[in-house]
Amino acid sequence: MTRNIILGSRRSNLAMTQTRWVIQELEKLGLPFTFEIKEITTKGDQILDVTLSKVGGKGLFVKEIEQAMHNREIDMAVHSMKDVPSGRSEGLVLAAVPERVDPRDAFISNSGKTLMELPSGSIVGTSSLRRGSQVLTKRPDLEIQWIRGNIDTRLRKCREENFDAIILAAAGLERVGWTEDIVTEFLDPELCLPAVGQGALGLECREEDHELRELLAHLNHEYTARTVAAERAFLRTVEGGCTVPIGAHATLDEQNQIHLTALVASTDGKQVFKESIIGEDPDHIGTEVAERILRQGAKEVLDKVKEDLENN
Ligand SMILES: NCc1[nH]cc(CCC(=O)O)c1CC(=O)O
Repeated sequence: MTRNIILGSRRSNLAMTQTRWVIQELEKLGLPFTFEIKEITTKGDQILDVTLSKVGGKGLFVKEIEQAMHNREIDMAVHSMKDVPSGRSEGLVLAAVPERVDPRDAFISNSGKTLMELPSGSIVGTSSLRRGSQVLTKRPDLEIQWIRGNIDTRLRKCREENFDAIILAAAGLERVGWTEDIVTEFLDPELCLPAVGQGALGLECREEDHELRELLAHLNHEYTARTVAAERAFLRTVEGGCTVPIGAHATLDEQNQIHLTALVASTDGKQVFKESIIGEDPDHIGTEVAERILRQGAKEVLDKVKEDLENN
């Protein structure tokens, strides 16, 4: 018996490309499954004209898709890990985290100048508080302007509107096949710490669907799963969501030790709380680094950002 698996996907080029990639990898296994994509429109796709963090709530891109899984309209979904809230959804599981691609942010300027070379007063477009904050820490003389839309739209706006540069996730560009042509500079994590889970995918399905979980487990990448788990434990503990400047990045060394660096900052980039930690257990080090950062004074900054968002 061949089972047909229905994957829910947002309509964007990136979401469809990621979903098709997963289907391709699953087909390579040569097991008795067929695959079908069902398009789903999410709130994050409909609201294009305001700062993402303002329309807010967690998991703007994920909620409708999870509902469709509960309703059995679809069997599974391919998420960008960085869009998946750090608290888990009842009845659903992240069955696999495939190998991460480039986690860095990509800086694209019209003049070809790097972030540190841009003339004073230049306008940098981003929809991310995390990117804006970290740019301002290094270059308080630049101006951040909000830019929204999917990758294609943002690239077009950068050329046609009043932006000197924009910052996008390298992973998104890589997946749609454009990285080489357009990136001015890949921002080192030292300069701009990526979002939690950036560059990684998460394959989600119903908890009770053991057959599908077993299939998806073939695509799990242990290195990625462990490092992303540490980043997400940090995020869960600071209760960040996507509404505050928060970043984290983890790697594994040869001894299988996780190296995690995490950051909380103020929106203007003037206050930065950053810590690194090394350890074995992802949950433990993620929680520990979060507690250290909160003790440093990040708690006040987080509360302030949340308060500002509510008043605006
Ligand atoms: N917030 C939107 C989003 N979610 C995932 C990616 C692509 C990169 C990834 O998989 O981490 C992007 C675009 C971007 O941030 O430029």
